[in-house]
Amino acid sequence: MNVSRCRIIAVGKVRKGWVQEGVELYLKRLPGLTVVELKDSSREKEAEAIRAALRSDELPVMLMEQGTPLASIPFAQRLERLGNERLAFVIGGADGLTDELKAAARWQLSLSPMTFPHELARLLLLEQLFRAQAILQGSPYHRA
Ligand SMILES: C[S@@+](CC[C@H](N)C(=O)[O-])C[C@H]1O[C@@H](n2cnc3c(N)ncnc32)[C@H](O)[C@@H]1O
Repeated sequence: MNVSRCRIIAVGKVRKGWVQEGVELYLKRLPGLTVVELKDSSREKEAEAIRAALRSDELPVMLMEQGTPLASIPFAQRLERLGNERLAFVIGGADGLTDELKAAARWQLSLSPMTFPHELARLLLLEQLFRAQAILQGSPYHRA
């Protein structure tokens, strides 16, 4: 797993200080990971901006509560299997992703069947990416 080949494309700013603190902590722990923040607007305009931000050489991973949940170890193993593939993890705004974007994704990832605010979804994803890296490196951060 190479985090410098991963990007997070997220709609909306992180406004809550206590979430921002966590986001910054995990970004420091994941050097090379890029976050692209898109302006929030209508869901359709956000979808256009997401499509424009996605690169043709990256696999989009749509974050959605109705997606497939994975425990941390299988998540890490899936990232490892994807090897050098470029990944773009996409987090919707307050109104979520359009059905078209959700349906077009080859990987629909759920963090839980519960719905989180987009800011928390970003923090949870960052923590799981850091945990995945720790699992693959055999670091004691992950205690099953
Ligand atoms: C407030 S949620 C939007 C909820 C909206 N009802 C929907 O159907 O997408 C904002 C964004 O956070 C992400 N998100 C929230 N909860 C999630 C979960 N349990 N698993 C994965 N992503 C989640 C999704 O990308 C979602 O578009």
